[in-house]
Amino acid sequence: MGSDSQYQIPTIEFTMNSLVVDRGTAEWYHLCKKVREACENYGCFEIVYDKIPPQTKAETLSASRKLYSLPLETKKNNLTPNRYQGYVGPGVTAPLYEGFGFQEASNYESLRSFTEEIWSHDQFCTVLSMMKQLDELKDMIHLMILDSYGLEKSSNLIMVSKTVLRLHKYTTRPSGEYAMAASAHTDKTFSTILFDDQVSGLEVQTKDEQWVKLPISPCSFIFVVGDFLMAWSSGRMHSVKHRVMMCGEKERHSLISSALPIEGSIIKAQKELVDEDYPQILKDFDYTEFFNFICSSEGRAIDSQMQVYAFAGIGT
Ligand SMILES: O=C(O)CCC(=O)C(=O)O
Ligand SMILES: [Fe+2]
Repeated sequence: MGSDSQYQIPTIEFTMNSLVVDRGTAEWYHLCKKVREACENYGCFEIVYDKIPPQTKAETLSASRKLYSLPLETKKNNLTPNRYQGYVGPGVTAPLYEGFGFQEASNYESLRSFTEEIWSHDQFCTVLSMMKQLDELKDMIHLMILDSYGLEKSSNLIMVSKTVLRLHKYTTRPSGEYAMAASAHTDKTFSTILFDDQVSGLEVQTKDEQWVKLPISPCSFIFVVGDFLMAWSSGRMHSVKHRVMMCGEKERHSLISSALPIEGSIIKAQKELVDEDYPQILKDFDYTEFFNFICSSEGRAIDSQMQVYAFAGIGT
């Protein structure tokens, strides 16, 4: 359990006012370096970002609570076979978890039609504004990653992503005991930005395999490196394993904004990032085929962090 209270992931403050003005300045490159080091050494970092006030986060999660307060039958009307779309109810493997997903969240129309009858106009606008701002933040961090490797001109692969928004709710066991609510995994994304309602639950695994709690302050967001950024960077960036553990009485709400490859994308290491220290560890692979693999019974039997190596590892 989260035992190492000394462990701290890096905290990075984004104070610049405008990306257009600031890109290329000394301050920009200083931040790029911090972002790169955090992604390589920890696989995640805390973002302090004053453009999105705590109040907007609280209002977004309040809209989320409204979705969950609907009767189960109504929520179930939004069940879809698609992993990232619609409602996911508590199941045998994850009894404490419920989720709502909005595919192609960057195509805001899908969100509107989905929530039209549930949210007021103001609530819809709050969530929409949150999504847009998190998209901007993600674009900025992805640019920083490119710039940190000196790839400003040569590569824009990680820009080609779609955003999936998920609203999560975790309950606790009636006994209040410490229990798994989301099993340990690495994200099948380029990257993820998330925040919660300050009910703790998120834990990350350190490189020496200790689980540590990751409290998220009202002013912060967490950036998490996914498997595809790890593959893109030829293993330089660390796709960190994480999980959600609940205890006590309070339920927890979180918002997850994930940058996923578009259908048919080929995930490959940038040739500029492959060298003696970071030789090619994965074959180029088709995102959709990988996705099908992790959903298959063969793929599901493999530890989440190892799935990408089992599918595309060189020499496996
Ligand atoms: O809800 C959270 O805090 C984390 C969820 C998560 O890791 C995920 O959806 O990939
Ligand atoms: Fe995750």
